[in-house]
Amino acid sequence: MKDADWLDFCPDPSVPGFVPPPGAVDAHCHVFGPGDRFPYAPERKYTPCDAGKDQLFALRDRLGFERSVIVQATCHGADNSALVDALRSAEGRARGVATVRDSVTDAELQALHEAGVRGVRFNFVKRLVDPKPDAYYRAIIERIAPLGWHVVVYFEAADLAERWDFFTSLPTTVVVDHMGRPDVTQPVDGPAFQQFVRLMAEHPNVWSKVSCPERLSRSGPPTYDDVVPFARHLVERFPDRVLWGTDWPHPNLKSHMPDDGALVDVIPRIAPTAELQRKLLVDNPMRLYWA
Ligand SMILES: O=C(O)/C=C(\C=C(/O)C(=O)O)C(=O)O
Repeated sequence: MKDADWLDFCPDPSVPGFVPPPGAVDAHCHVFGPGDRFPYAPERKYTPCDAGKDQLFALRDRLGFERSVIVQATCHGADNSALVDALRSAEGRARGVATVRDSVTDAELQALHEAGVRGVRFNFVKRLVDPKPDAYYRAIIERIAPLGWHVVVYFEAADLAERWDFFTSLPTTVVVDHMGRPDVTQPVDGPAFQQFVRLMAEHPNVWSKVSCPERLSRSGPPTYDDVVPFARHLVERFPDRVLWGTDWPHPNLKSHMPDDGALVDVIPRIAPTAELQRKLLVDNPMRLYWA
């Protein structure tokens, strides 16, 4: 049973005005359940609505995307079975980012790799996951190194300073979810966001998803004007190290549920040229997930 205050994903997203380039990748989305086939994790901190692979793939087609990167969400913990089922149904058009524990076996990692997993996710958002010591994550990084996987990290902007040494010590590509969740009431050239920009400027292995305006905006839908300058700054400064995703089915939103078509229409405002759009939506995700 989903949480009482859960907002379901938009049932009838608009067809976006912006047409993504051929081969475009939704590089951050999830599958939830269905719970009767893929039970939610006992340690979860929320219970979502079901949001299965068929609905994800139908949205992909409606929005004009070719491929998906499906990211394990915390409601499924380290049970990646719903993710793997979706990958196996996608006919090569989906790759995955899994959640594993430090006890994961080599056989389990190999099976995930064969299904299409190419990275692991470390979620440092305290309302989602209880914190663990750095050694826990370093043990996992050692295990995935032979597979050539990368690391996706999700954290609150306030935690960047505390985690800086850990993030900058990682030997893999490190992809930061949602720009490190900047406070968009502060200026782009203010100290807080410039600390995140410095992370990318000083560490060429660090990438960022320029997604989730709906999570960060104070000005709100449908255009999320206050988030655009932050995303555009990263796209123009680091055009070869940015990714974009819908974040469907948009877990834990409380203020509103975005129209996914409107999210796609934000893309040309954060990536204002065809070249930047191609890098963001095709070249970068293909290099990271389908090389
Ligand atoms: O889906 C997102 O990227 C954002 C959220 C949830 C998760 O990442 C998750 O449960 O794994 C959130 O901010 O609540």
